[in-house]
Amino acid sequence: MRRSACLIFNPVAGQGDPELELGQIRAMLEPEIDLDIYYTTEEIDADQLAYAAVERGVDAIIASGGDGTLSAAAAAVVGTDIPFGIISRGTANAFAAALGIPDTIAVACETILQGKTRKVDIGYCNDQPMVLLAGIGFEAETVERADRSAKNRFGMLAYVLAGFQELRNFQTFDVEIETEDKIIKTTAAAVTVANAAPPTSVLAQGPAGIFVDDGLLDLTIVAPVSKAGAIAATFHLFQTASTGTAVERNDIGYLRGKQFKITTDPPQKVVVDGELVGTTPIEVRCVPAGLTIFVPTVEEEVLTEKLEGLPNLTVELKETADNGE
Ligand SMILES: Nc1ncnc2c1ncn2[C@@H]1O[C@H](COP(=O)(O)OP(=O)(O)OP(=O)(O)O)[C@@H](O)[C@H]1O
Repeated sequence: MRRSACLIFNPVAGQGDPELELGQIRAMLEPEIDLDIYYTTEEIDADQLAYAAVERGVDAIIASGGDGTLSAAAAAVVGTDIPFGIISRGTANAFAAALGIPDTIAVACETILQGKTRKVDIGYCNDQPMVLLAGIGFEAETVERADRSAKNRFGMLAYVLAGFQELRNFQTFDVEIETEDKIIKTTAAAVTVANAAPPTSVLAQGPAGIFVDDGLLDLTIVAPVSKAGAIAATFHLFQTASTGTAVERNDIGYLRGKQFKITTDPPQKVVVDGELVGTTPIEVRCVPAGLTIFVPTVEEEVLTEKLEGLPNLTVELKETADNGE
């Protein structure tokens, strides 16, 4: 039987020529898959189109655009078993990088044509689906700076430039992190909760690896006390991310868990999958195997927890703790 799919296409994502790109996608997929194509508009987002496609009972949903489009469309298929195809055409393409999906149109289409699927975890941040990560503090401020016109002019460099500008406003905040069995308090410049993260999301790279099918979220606390410390900590994270090792600096901590409740003083901006969504407090939880995607497999490793050395750290064991899980 011939396959069919709903293709959700953002015509303004990234810096390429959308007509050419759609032509390439159709030329590759249509010989084998009947495509029902929908464009996102300024008013109609990818999630609306994807929810409507789920209602119609489509066989598969393929989303093509930047991380915002992919993440929004993915939200609609959570818990449905409808396979989700990813064709990245954005600026950062963190979504594809984190899930190990090739970010060229040709190879992404090839992945969908091969038809191999796997289940991955999905997070919820205050009831909003989150495929990649929630960033509090530094990352959120950086994303806000790298606006559409900056991305059009500078592409990926817009995020790097925004990061450097943001360092000038270096600020820390008090944070309280409640897990299933602990309450952790410290002072931080950035707190990141990742379901999946590409190596370029350096602020998420405390642990030696972030796995998208382990049923757990990885939380990284970056807590430098000065701009120089922030640069050194970021560089260390960049290095450990490239080599796949865990961090060793006192101003970086990490832990894993199924859910985290995070409060900050003062309230901080929050970015979920690259889009600004509001401010703290947030509650983030993991839904194991909530999403079925067309993707190659990713290896799994065992991770540990490291909190010692963080400034003003208190860790209080909760009386109701269920350590046995
Ligand atoms: N036809 C359209 N015209 C104008 N804006 C659109 C249209 N379709 C989608 N959008 C907007 O595009 C944004 C999503 O962009 P997306 O994340 O796909 O691309 P990007 O910004 O190039 O990529 P990245 O997030 O990787 O930088 C949403 O804010 C959405 O409202």
